[in-house]
Amino acid sequence: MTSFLSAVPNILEIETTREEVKASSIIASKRMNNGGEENKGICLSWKDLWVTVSGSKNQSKSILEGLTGYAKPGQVLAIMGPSGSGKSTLLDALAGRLGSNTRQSGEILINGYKQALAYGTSAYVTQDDTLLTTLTVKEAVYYSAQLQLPDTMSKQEKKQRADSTIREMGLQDATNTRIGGWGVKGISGGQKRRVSICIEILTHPSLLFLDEPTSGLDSAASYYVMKRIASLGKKDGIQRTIIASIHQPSTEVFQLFHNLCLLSSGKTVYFGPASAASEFFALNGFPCPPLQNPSFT
Ligand SMILES: Nc1ncnc2c1ncn2[C@@H]1O[C@H](COP(=O)(O)OP(=O)(O)OP(=O)(O)O)[C@@H](O)[C@H]1O
Repeated sequence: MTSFLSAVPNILEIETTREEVKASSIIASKRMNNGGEENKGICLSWKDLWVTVSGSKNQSKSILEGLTGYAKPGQVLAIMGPSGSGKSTLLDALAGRLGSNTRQSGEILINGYKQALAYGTSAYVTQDDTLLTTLTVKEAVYYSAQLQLPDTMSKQEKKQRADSTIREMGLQDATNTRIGGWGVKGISGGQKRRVSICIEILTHPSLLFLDEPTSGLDSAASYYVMKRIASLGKKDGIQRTIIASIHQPSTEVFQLFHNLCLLSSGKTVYFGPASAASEFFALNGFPCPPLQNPSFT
């Protein structure tokens, strides 16, 4: 994959998608202005995004180099690329979580405007599960619901939200199982990932960032977790925008993505519909060998 990526420097210009971004931004911003229905969707777009870090001897190094793209409500955007290509950095830049030693330039627009995300509209699921190992699934999600949900909701409503979110993530059979951790066996790795996601989606965020949600999982567990994530795109009348960085997904998982952003050394190699990626690379002289998964080649 690495040799292939290095052989295809920055092939795709994203001009073709700009009109599409503009159109969906207008639709999404109209929805936002319609009686304050902010949950109808967030269209996130970025243009000429650069991220640099200051290293030793005052030398700066570019990690992302002029990236352009978008993520639309109700869709899953997968960020792929080899290790060190800048996937997590792109996710952090879009979520406004870059570290203090980094510098960022370029535009990040929400529904076509430069604006900050309101509290509770976005959530970020990190690569590591930071869960209290002594709690059961139900306790972890209930406590989070009590702490995160607004005071305007009654205790009962918060419990109901926690229960429905547990069901949404397919964790109903593990509600009374201890999360567990080092030395004390508890729920499985895939279930832990789903508990982490469960906690982050309690507030019904319209924009969901996930940093390698399937890391450390086998292919069946990865598919189950990603299928749950993809199903969040359109649920309960909410059009969620989902952006996930992911390593070598299986063919089944790959088919769950609407759009693909493929990075190599901080540059965009491909941005567009995931279903059109194979054809694009074949046209550029890199056909996917028969019976092989395009994300591995
Ligand atoms: N704050 C930072 N300071 C210095 N270098 C950084 C910083 N953040 C990222 N980098 C460097 O930028 C490059 C991209 O890192 P990033 O974590 O975004 O890659 P990635 O594609 O997510 O990798 P992986 O798949 O291994 O998690 C790496 O070479 C990394 O060392």
